Amino acid sequence: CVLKLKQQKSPLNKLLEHLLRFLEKRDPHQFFAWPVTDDIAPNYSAIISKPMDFSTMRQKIDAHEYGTLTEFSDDFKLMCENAIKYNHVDTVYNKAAKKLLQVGMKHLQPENMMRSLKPLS
Ligand SMILES: COc1ccc(C(=O)NC2CCC2)cc1-c1cc(C(C)=O)n2cccnc12
Repeated sequence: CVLKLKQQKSPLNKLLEHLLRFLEKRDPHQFFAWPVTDDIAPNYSAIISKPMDFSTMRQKIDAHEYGTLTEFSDDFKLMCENAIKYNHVDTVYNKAAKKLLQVGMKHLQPENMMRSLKPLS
C-alpha cells in the first residue's frame, strides 16, 4: 500500500542515517546537536548566514532532501566551518569543530566508508 511504500528507506537514506549516528557519537557534549541561538551565541545569526546542525540534517534525511552523499557531506562541513568561523580559536567550540571535521572527512571518504559500514552488510 502507499503507506508501506512511503516508509521504505532508500539505500542512500540508510547510509546517511548510519553516517549521521556515527558523527553524532563524536559530539559527546552535543554542541552540534541543535541550532545555535543568538541567546547562547551573541550576534550568531548576523555572522553565520547558513546555520546547520545535526537535528536539521536528520530532518533533511527524513524529508529526502539529500540526493547525494556529497550534499550530506557539504552540510556536515558547513556545520563545522560555521563553528570555526564564529568561535575564537581558543574556545571549546572551535576546537571541537576542527576535531569533528577531521574525523568526519576521514570517514566520509568512500574508501574509508566501507570500514565503518562493515557491520551493516
Ligand atoms: C547547540 O549549541 C550548544 C548547546 C549547548 C552548549 C553547552 O552546553 N555549552 C556549555 C559548555 C560550557 C557551557 C553549547 C552550545 C554551543 C554550540 C556552539 C557552536 C556550535 O558554535 N556555541 C557557540 C557559542 C556558545 N554556545 C555554543
